[in-house]
Amino acid sequence: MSSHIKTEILQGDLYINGKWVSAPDQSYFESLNPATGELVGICAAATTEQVNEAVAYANEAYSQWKNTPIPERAAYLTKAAQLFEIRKEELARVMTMEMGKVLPESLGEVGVVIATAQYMAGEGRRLFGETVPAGFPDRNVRMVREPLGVVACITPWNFPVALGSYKIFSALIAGNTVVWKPASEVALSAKIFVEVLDEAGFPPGVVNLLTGSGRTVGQTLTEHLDVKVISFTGSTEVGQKLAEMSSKTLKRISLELGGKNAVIVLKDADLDKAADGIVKSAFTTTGQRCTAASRVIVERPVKDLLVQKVVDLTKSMKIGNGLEEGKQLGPLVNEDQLHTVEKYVKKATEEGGKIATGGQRVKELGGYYYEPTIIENVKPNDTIAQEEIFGPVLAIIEVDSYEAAMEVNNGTIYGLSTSIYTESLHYANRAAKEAVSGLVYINNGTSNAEMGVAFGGMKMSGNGHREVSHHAFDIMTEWKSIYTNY
Ligand SMILES: NC(=O)c1ccc[n+]([C@@H]2O[C@H](COP(=O)([O-])OP(=O)(O)OC[C@H]3O[C@@H](n4cnc5c(N)ncnc54)[C@H](O)[C@@H]3O)[C@@H](O)[C@H]2O)c1
Repeated sequence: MSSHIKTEILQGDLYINGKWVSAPDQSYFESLNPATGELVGICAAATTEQVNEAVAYANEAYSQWKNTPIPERAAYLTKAAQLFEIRKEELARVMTMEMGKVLPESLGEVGVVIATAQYMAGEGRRLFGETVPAGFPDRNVRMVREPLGVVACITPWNFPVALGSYKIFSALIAGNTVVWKPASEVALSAKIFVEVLDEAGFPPGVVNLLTGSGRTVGQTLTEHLDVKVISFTGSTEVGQKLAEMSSKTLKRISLELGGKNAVIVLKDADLDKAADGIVKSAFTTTGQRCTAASRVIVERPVKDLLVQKVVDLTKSMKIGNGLEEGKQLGPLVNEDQLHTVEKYVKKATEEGGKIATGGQRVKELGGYYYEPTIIENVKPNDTIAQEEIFGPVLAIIEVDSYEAAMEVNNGTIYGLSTSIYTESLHYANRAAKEAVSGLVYINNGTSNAEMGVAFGGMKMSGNGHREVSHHAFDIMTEWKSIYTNY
């Protein structure tokens, strides 16, 4: 392994009812650095009993927390935002060590956590109800938003803390209590996140952290009668399982799932801007983003020139350990993900794809590095044009018209993000209307969410819920209608 940046071995415990507790049978799993193979630390694997205990404490804490005035709840979030600022560098470094994204990206992610805490602290003041004209004399009718109870947040490894912050802060400001199950790959990042919340002084039981196996922790939470909401971000496959399991208790489930996002490039587009947007959205986070561009759908007359520009930019990217300055592309998260990428690239060439650049592991770096890869001659129904790869692999598909491009764009099971590059107002507006995806970008890559703007996907990319904005309260609250005869 090439880069040996020495660190102390960290330990992650569970956080239940305001206390750090170890796994009772001392069962700890390892967190490994995908850039070096070194041990970053060890983390407690929660037992079923501990999951039940955490839910019981969260349920107990709920009766107080839901009656805590919103400005007071907001004050805890504001305090947390200040404390995250102090631990920003430390948290970002641990994220980079655990899952490989380059340090500037990790720092940016902690920035998102801070912005989310501040945003939700403010948004709490706007948890408005409605008054409705009454149908009878001497009566008023109003509707109020009420919290639901214990919210279980289950998150993936690719955004170790930002996705937790979307869920946890919207749940808390609305008056719910939280049990968080982060992905095992990033359990130590989650631990630091919760240490900050602990220091911010949230009352015991309001926030709980359970690390460990998705099967044990995730399943127990999903089937638990006292868990009222499952807020999940992850793969479509696991999301489907959770939806099935949670149906037994009829709990609310919010699913943010996979994507197969495309950049459409029409022949009138500014190709330099398009190439820049494509490379950034295809290879940032080593392609391991739900909104990563994994298909380019380009009009035939500009295909060669566009591919040339995209390949040139891709070849200039600096691959390496994300803790080293100037690196733009880190390793894949683990060996499984590396093998998945290798398998897809092989399949693509078997199906007729032609590698324009990349297509190999970066063996000399050790770690789980894979070259950013561009594959031409891809047909719309080829495997790499249909399935989510979650790695630095971009398929180029040629078409003869805007209409054909949109048909290809919409021709997958996913519907998270669509981008189009064009100078035409006509086609830009048609794309905004015709793309079946929760996010549409015009003259911008596929991956660029802003605070306060609803985030989520259509079709198999989600089940219709939206995070980040005030629409998150449609997940975290339910309506109560009150009739008063006076
Ligand atoms: N739409 C979005 O907002 C968004 C954002 C980021 C990532 N993602 C998706 O996440 C996926 C990558 O992340 P991942 O590999 O961590 O996803 P994953 O679905 O494998 O795991 C997500 C979480 O679910 C847990 N889990 C796994 N199996 C479980 C089970 N049987 N029961 C309960 N919980 C279980 C995991 O431990 C983890 O915490 C990609 O598909 C990506 O598109 C979506």
